[in-house]
Amino acid sequence: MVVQSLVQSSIDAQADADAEISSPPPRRASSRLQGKPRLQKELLVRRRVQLLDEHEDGDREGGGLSKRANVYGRRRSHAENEAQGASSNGALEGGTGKPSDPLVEKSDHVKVKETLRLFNKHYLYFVQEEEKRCRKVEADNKASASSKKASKSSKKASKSSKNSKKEASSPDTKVGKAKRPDLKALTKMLENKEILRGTKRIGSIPGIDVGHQFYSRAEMVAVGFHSHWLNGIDYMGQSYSKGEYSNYTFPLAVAIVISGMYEDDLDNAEDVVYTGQGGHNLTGDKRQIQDQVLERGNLALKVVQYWAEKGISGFTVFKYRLRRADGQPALTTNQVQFINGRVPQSLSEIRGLVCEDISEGQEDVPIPATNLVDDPPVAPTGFTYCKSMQIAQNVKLPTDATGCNCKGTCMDPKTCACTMLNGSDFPYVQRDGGRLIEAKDVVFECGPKCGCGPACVNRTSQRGLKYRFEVFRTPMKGWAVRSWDFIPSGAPVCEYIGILRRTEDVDNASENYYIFDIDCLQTMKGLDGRERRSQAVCLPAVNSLERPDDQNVPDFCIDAGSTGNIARFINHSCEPNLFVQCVLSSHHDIKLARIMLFAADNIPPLQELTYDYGYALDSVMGPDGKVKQMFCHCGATGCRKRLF
Ligand SMILES: C[S@@+](CC[C@H](N)C(=O)[O-])C[C@H]1O[C@@H](n2cnc3c(N)ncnc32)[C@H](O)[C@@H]1O
Repeated sequence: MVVQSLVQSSIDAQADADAEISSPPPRRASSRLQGKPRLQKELLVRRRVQLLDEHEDGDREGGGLSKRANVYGRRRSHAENEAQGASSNGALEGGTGKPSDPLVEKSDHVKVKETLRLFNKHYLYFVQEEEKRCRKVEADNKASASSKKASKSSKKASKSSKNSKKEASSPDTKVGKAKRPDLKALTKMLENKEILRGTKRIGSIPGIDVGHQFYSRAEMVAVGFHSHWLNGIDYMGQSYSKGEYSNYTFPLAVAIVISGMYEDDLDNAEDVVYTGQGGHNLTGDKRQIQDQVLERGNLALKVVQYWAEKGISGFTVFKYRLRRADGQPALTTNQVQFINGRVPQSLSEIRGLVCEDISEGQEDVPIPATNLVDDPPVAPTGFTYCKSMQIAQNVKLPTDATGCNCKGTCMDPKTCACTMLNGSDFPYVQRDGGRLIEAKDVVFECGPKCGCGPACVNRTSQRGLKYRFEVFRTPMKGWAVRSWDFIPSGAPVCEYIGILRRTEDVDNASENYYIFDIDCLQTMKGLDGRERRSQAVCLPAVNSLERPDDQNVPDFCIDAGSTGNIARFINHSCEPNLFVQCVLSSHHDIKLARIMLFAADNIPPLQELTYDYGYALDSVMGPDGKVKQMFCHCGATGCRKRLF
């Protein structure tokens, strides 16, 4: 369900170029410009580590800089951004990537975002619980069916069959019985006091703008927009201290939901005719089955006009005419249209089309490119699209891992060898074609030597692109990527594809904006100030691969400069909607892990897809040895103003 909220503030797309930011010594970053010899970089890295040690000593002595005032500038790992996993340790500061600091007030937008991510994380855990329960019921039913056959000839078998049958039909194990993970997630958040705004208020909610799209009622409850997961009208008691009503408390609406459930609603965006609450068939066909009564929420609306009438199904319904207050920002009509499924039906409907499919048929879903910025409009050029990784001649891939012995699809986390490496459970849920529950140091997927097939849930990131992507031209950032489809949080978006190279081979290359360092090991070890993720994975290969003098510098990178896939067009944002996840599938060498981008949020159609490039400020040097700067045009409220 999608809800279009009532107010939206405009986004300031321009970064302030004059921002004064302290300058740490240069070093490499994940997705970075080249131009500095490796040796020089390593020396700088060591110096920086030395400085950090001195800094920490200073802290311990009580006379040093506080963590917040770290003048050396933390190197933000691309992998540490505001992904679900990160928020579990108290969440990250608004877009800065620093650990949460009680002294720094987070922006309202960041609080909303973090709360929604937390909700989605809880939600996916409960989805997993529910999926397990269903699998168990299925297995029990199968066992019951086969024992029923056998029971004809054995009394003992018959007894056991009865028992399993009893279990399968008990209320808790019935497949059909709904156990709503969204409501469980809400209960969990209530218990943990994680609901964002528990008290009702009249007026707009800070951090929620016009155009904000919720994907469930439960999400609205989580951020305190609406306090009930079922009722359309949320209201509070308002009492008057003076006058003839001084002894009364009146219901006053604080939020309403137009969800398309009421057959008598009329939503023209600017002018809404809203049907009161009550009397419709919640569990069946959702039609009106009873007269509505003028009570509770139906008494609470402050409206332009209201009246009672016989609705489509012949029952009395109350109607309320609501009009948008003057001075509000325009509704984002395009998004509403796409939500309603009015995506282009043919190529001729795509405005500014400059290329029908940049993948030239390689991807299952074509990727059109549009350009409404340049005159004359040009198409993206200067690269060759490639959907699978190319390996440089001097890079040798490790041998395939042994894998698991499961058949068909891996079902039991206690017996699947790959899943055991992920800690105690599958990293993914089956729902929506596979969603990652939370960001991890590394995800172990099934690989070529495993007994399972392509439909296995533990191969979620290996299935290629599944959304309808568009590459589009922006005025300030070159090309960018968006999806015409809704992308649920935790869904795999794409892999970063290019040429797998040794980093030393690209160090002296001319400027290349498309290089991605494979720095999973550095992130896992929390090196250089990186946030650490959920540690519940086992990584036998790490220790043997470590070289203590060089541990900050990734050995391999993916160069998508001349050859790459859609990921090369995804821009940076200081408040991104994707996160980077290292994945190991065919082998278990973390230094050569696959780099996957996953949805950090529920992403509405047409929202630009972005991830945090993870540069430390002043970490990039030009060929002249001078620190290079690039201004950020991500437009996020908490924009750091510079990419590097
Ligand atoms: C990996 S490419 C992304 C695709 C690129 N926009 C293009 O046209 O091919 C990285 C480059 O995009 C631009 N870019 C990405 N994010 C940006 C941002 N937030 N602000 C400004 N430029 C950005 C910078 O030029 C950066 O070096």
